[in-house]
Amino acid sequence: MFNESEADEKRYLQWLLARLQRALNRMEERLSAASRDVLDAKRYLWQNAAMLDPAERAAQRVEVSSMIDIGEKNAATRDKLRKLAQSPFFGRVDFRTEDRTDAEAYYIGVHSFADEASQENLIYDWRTPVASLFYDYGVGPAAFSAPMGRVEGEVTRKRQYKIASGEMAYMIESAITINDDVLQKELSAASDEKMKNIVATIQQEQNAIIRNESANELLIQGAAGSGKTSVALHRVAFLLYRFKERLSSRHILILSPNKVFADYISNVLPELGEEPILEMGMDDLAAQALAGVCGFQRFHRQVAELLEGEDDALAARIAHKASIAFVRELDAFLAQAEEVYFEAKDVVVDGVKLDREDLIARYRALRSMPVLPRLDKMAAAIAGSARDEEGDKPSAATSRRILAEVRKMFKYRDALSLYGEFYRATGKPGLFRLRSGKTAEYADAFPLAYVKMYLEGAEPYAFVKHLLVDEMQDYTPIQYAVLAKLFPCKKTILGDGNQSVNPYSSSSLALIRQIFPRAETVELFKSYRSTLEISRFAQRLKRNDKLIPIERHGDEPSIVACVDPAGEEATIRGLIAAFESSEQRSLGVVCKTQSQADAWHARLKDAWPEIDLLSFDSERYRDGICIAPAHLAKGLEFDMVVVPSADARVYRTELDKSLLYIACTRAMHKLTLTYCGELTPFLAR
Ligand SMILES: Nc1ncnc2c1ncn2[C@@H]1O[C@H](COP(=O)(O)OP(=O)(O)OP(=O)(O)O)[C@@H](O)[C@H]1O
Repeated sequence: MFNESEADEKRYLQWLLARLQRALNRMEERLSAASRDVLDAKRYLWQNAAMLDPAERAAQRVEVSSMIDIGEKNAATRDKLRKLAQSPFFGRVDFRTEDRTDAEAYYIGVHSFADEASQENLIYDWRTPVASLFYDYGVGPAAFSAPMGRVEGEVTRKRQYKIASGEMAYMIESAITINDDVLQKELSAASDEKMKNIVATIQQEQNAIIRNESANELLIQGAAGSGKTSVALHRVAFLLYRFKERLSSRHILILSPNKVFADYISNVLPELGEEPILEMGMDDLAAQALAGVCGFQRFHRQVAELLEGEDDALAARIAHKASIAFVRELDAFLAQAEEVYFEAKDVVVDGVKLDREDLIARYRALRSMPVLPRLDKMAAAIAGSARDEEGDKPSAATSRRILAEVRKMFKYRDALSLYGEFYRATGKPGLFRLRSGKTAEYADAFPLAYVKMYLEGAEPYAFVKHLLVDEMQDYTPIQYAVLAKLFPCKKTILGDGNQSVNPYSSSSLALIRQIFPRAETVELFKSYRSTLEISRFAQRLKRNDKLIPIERHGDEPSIVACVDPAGEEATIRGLIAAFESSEQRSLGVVCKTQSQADAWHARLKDAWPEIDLLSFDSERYRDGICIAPAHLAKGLEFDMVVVPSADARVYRTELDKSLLYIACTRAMHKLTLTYCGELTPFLAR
């Protein structure tokens, strides 16, 4: 058997490392030769510019730019080789096809590597078809899908390795899919500043999502810490590999909840050897869609208003606009608006007769067009075919006047006034309010964008071939209706109904399924982030009977009763000091609101000036000590979490409960809650 013992494996590792080093040296040489060539070519161009004719200069420039392209590709290969030289592989699967008597060993790594001389594949990229055996099967009958069809056979051996800095830390023989010991080791490590890749321990159910090629829309509902975001990013890496001829990172967009989250996840794809993908927030999208219509309140302001005020009317306005029924009502209104607000008239413009019946016929014939461009097209057609008594076409001024007359025949020329009419016509004028400075409430931003698209037409983001939507529960049906128009591409949509930051407008998987009836849906029940004790504790806040916490143990979360605010501050200072003398790398002080986070920051920053206070304007996530409101901590994780003010005054509504759940589920290893007065009823036994 090939590389039978651990000693054989270690020898093989050294042999492989030597090959990698050789390839790396060659690549470095090639790169420095190429950079010399580029410099020489540029110098030549510069020194001989006067003597070269334009065609020669252009040819020389093309040559330089193609040399640079090749250089960039080689630099990317060098980076991959450098990574492999640290850790060439993490898995091995021996597979015997049905027609063979002996098995072949496949070593699985973050990238593929072939011996330059023999072209023999020594390491297989985790995304290759054969590597799926490693994630999907234990020892026994197995199969994988290859470009030439399904390959049946038997896995005869499986091994997992931890190799760091070229040294094999351990090797585990495992008969099952991914050995729990390896997963445990990965999960008990202290957090990193950025989200890390999970290629060595992808679970079977996660692999199925990553490698799903069939879904046009894939909806992933998963408990807190079930790996949704990690899986979605690995899925992107897989799709980029699988469809490399037609898909590049420039074609993929992620709609992320905020910039801190975008920064936190930004390393995963580069770690997997791919370029970062484009990122955008829903607010950015709304700003683009509403350009020229009106300003609008940002999402985090809506969250703050709901948390800090007791405005039932605001809650009612938000709730009304968060249902499927609202989208249907708006659709029905817009469908009839087309007829109701179009009033064709007989008019004569500078001698050109516009005939009512003819206008109606033209208007209806162009039904597939949005209303405003339709009117413009009608006017252009009328002006184009009109002739005066001398047989001359109308002048430009007359054409403009015809256009103005035709445009007047539709009563509403802008989204804001037509949207206002929607509320008047449906008898609910109180549900739409503009704030001062012509600013729409956040709940109106996407309905307004929808109405604008109805009037003017949508301009889809044609370059996007795959859209990733994280935190799907925070978006309403009307937002999805806008997304469907702007992104007619494949989509991966993920989230957790239990982690809503706005109970008046949160969307469950069932609701989103109604918007994308043909979507494939998957649910993830296993939670990897937190210890069993923390996961169980969080279940007191949001019960999920299907949740399977990972069997990883740690301290029981503690709830510390403090006599007064000064006592609570002293407790938190003690927890921070304990964190500093521990092995842990990140501590999150997660508060309910931004103003509480600001207040704690003000109280602690003298002693710990390096504390990072997260606000909606923050752009970066750093490890160390971080104070954040729960809605910004969503998606992040910390080795230790402290939740201050867990009292009955602060955490009392359903929304507060969601935020407390989010706060607690950010903890990987240790969780402490502090309070004065009466404990929140959500945690009282
Ligand atoms: N197969 C796996 N192997 C190792 N670690 C994993 C695996 N799956 C998930 N994790 C780890 O679990 C943690 C949670 O993952 P992730 O943030 O992707 O989950 P999530 O479902 O998006 O969480 P949330 O919704 O609570 O923000 C991360 O530290 C991630 O690295």
